[in-house]
Amino acid sequence: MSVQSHTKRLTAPDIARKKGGEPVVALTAYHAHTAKIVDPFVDLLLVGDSLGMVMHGYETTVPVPLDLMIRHAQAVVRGSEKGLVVVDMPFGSYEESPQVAFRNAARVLKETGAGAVKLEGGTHMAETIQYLTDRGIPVMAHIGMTPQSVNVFGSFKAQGRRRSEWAKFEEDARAISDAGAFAVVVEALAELLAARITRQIPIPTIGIGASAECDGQILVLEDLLGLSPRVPKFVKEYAQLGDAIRNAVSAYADDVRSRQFPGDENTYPMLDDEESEAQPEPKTASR
Ligand SMILES: Nc1nc(=O)c2c([nH]1)NC[C@@H]1CN(c3ccc(C(=O)N[C@@H](CCC(=O)O)C(=O)O)cc3)CN21
Ligand SMILES: CC(C)C(=O)C(=O)O
Ligand SMILES: [Mg+2]
Repeated sequence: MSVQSHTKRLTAPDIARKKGGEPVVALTAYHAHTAKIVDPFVDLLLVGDSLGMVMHGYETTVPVPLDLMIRHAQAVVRGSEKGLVVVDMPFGSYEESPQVAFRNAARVLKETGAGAVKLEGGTHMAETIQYLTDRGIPVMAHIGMTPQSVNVFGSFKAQGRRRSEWAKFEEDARAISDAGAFAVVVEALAELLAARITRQIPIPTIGIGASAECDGQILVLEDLLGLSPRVPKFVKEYAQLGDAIRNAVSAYADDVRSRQFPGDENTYPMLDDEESEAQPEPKTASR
């Protein structure tokens, strides 16, 4: 257990300063109650667009609307006090132009109180990252396997496992770093490539399926809790909450059916002075 002491919320520059130091600990959070539980242990809470898949049953992150991200981000900000809250810009909300990206990212910061946004893409998003950063919006980049491009990639699969693919990802890392991103998520990249990128850029690399060579790690909370029906190879399940929920709900259903629940301890009796007069109607009484 390592609860971090704190006085105020971490900022994007606080995260940037952790480059090369003790690893940055990050997790996704989609709600107030989980944010509150997670917050003491992490540096950064990501309101990821994976919430579309995890919470809302979409097959990919592509359909997620900006308004849904904002609703969840408001809850996470209310539930947390120490971690930097970063919000994923969903597919379609930033790619068109730096101006559209600014308008939507400004909405996110104004309406949620989050401290930064994250967007997917390398060289082709550098201009937008610079535009937002210059205008007061801290940007976390996201390179490697970028789930919003699943329709281009064809599936969610690891990248950079052949040396011939390295140059493209190294250019992406350099471009987003030069453009002013304060950190970068590096997703599903071969270990050797993640290590090279981490050495080559001056901002923290936050890995997901990108080895222990990164400056920090992030996972989807529900995945590490054992709540996701299928998890990628890079997930370690630290609990089996899916099993715990099944057991609890099954016991509840049995208790209701056998009238074991609610018991006397869950029931309101009449007040003492009324007890003697209290005559319940028989269960079969007709009206
Ligand atoms: N719950 C959850 N956890 C995640 O980590 C996550 C999401 N959702 N949604 C957005 C993206 C999608 N992610 C994924 C999803 C699946 C694989 C996966 O299973 N990959 C396999 C097979 C890929 C293939 O079809 O070839 C692999 O071995 O890489 C990886 C990353 C990571 N992100
Ligand atoms: C997995 C993380 C990096 C993410 O982008 C998400 O949860 O949407
Ligand atoms: Mg995402």
